[in-house]
Amino acid sequence: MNGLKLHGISRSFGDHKVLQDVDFGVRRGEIVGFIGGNGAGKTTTMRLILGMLNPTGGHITWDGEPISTDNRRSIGYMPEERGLYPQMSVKDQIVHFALLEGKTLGQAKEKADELIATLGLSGREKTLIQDLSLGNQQRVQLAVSLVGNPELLVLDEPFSGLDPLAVDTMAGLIQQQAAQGVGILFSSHQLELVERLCDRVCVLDRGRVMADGAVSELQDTDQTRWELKFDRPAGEFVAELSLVASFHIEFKMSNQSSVFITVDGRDATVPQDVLEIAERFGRLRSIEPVQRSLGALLSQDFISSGRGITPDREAELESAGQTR
Ligand SMILES: Nc1ncnc2c1ncn2[C@@H]1O[C@H](COP(=O)(O)OP(=O)(O)OP(=O)(O)O)[C@@H](O)[C@H]1O
Repeated sequence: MNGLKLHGISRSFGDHKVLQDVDFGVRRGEIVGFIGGNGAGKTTTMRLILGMLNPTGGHITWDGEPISTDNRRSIGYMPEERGLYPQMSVKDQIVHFALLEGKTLGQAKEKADELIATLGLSGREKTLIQDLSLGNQQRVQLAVSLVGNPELLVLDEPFSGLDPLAVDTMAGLIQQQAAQGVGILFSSHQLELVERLCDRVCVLDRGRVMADGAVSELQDTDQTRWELKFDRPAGEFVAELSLVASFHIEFKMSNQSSVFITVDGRDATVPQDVLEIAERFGRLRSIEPVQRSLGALLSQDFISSGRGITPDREAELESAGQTR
């Protein structure tokens, strides 16, 4: 496989097994989303990729060969704990990191000018980092990770704290890099963003890869999900339905008037008894199949493996717009 590949990576700190048998890869030009709860091991994985930590087990390859120090020089990294100097100007900051990459002063200045233009920071060359908005600070942070013309970008929560406009800008910059053949691995807790941007997603759950694949592959399940929308709160409908529902029907209530029902089978229809109750309940506005969002899929996986994202949590995800 071209690009980066982790093979059975494990890492412990003392007795604490933080990563266990982690396998996944990032090809050139591919955007891979790295998701998982707090403490799942995302940052640790990134540090292992960068060579800042050594694995307890397993190995990492680059274009099929064991990863070398030279290969690692072609990885741009945006750490979670941002590493900018508040009292340095934008241009000096980028020049500083370009010098650390081994460029001459002339080359470093040239690179800084190029990145300032590419990342939309023109006019802010002399602004101090501490005087920039968070969105612009993140742009500088991205610029810094790009000074070495990386073949792979490893970005630890590049979207955290950004407003929607800044998120769009950062997303555009990441897509631009991928279009130029740079592989991207980024972690995020914003699932709808991961879904929108990524070619592939790797889901880490307490140090193990729970899912890895294209979003469409993860969505390709043997179940059909329906949304029944009513003109009024559907609490009574859910209560009545729960009396007749057979085990393979699952319902989630969100925003009071929508009920989601999951039925086994790819081309399944809404069961007749559900329709009868809906008719009796009245004011059914629509019945539509819905594609599962990443958020719903993950909560589903958690439910089916008995690890307890509750229907309440699902409702939270739904109302936060993480399901369609
Ligand atoms: N140097 C260390 N020594 C001991 N434990 C560590 C060390 N680094 C990380 N850990 C532990 O490893 C686990 C995974 O941490 P990590 O930062 O990789 O998770 P994460 O998925 O990035 O979490 P978050 O989403 O909160 O950033 C945590 O329990 C953390 O306390």
